[in-house]
Amino acid sequence: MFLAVEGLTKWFGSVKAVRGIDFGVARGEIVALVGPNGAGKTTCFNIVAGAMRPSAGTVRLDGADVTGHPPEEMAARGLARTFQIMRPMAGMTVLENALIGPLARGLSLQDARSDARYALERVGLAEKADSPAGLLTLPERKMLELARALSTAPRLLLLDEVMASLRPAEADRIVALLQSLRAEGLTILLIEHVMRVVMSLADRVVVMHHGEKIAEGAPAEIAADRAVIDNYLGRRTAP
Ligand SMILES: Nc1ncnc2c1ncn2[C@@H]1O[C@H](COP(=O)(O)OP(=O)(O)OP(=O)(O)O)[C@@H](O)[C@H]1O
Repeated sequence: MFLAVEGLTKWFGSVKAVRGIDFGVARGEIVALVGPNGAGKTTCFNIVAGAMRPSAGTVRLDGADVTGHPPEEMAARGLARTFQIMRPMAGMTVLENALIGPLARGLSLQDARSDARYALERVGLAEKADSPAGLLTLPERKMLELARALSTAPRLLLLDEVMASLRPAEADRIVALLQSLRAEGLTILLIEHVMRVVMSLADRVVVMHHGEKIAEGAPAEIAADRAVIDNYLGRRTAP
């Protein structure tokens, strides 16, 4: 597994938010982490990205034990993430926003510009490169958030609910982009509530509930799993 998480556990005071979770993502695979609010998905992301230390358990990336290593090191090892709450620098241009990551990696301005422009092209924002980021529409802000992640040429991309609030056609554009990135070898772990997207995009789905993994399998298996339907899908699709 390119990313392997074992026995991951996180206490917040007396709250056990993540309870000994195991999961992995193979190179070039797309794995979706699903589950109701408060299941522990974002906490797992934060730990994998180095933003938070686990109370117990290990995170391995490309064979190396990276448990508790800081976000800068995880980024240097090829991890990039998007955030649920996007905060583009509104007063800066789209291109300047996309330059932050490559410059932080220590690239020269010329190389950083070329990586940033490439990332903007991939997400279809090249024509807006010189517009202030504050003027972007919501779907465009999502694309900029993706471009910011892609601008560092990651090997592992963590996506936190990128499809939220998008219309189906806009979500489909992101699905197509992620599929082409995966075809080029990118490994993707995503938290996603939009089941239509999970079903069409994920190779494998990991279902969390109350900090535990309650199911794991191909999307079709998960959709037919009684425990998942009772704990999650059933509730979400109920009138
Ligand atoms: N920094 C924190 N301090 C205290 N409790 C926290 C903290 N972060 C998360 N929690 C708690 O841990 C549990 C898991 O939260 P987490 O955000 O990981 O869930 P989630 O599955 O990502 O939910 P959502 O879909 O709403 O983002 C919740 O009970 C939450 O209240």
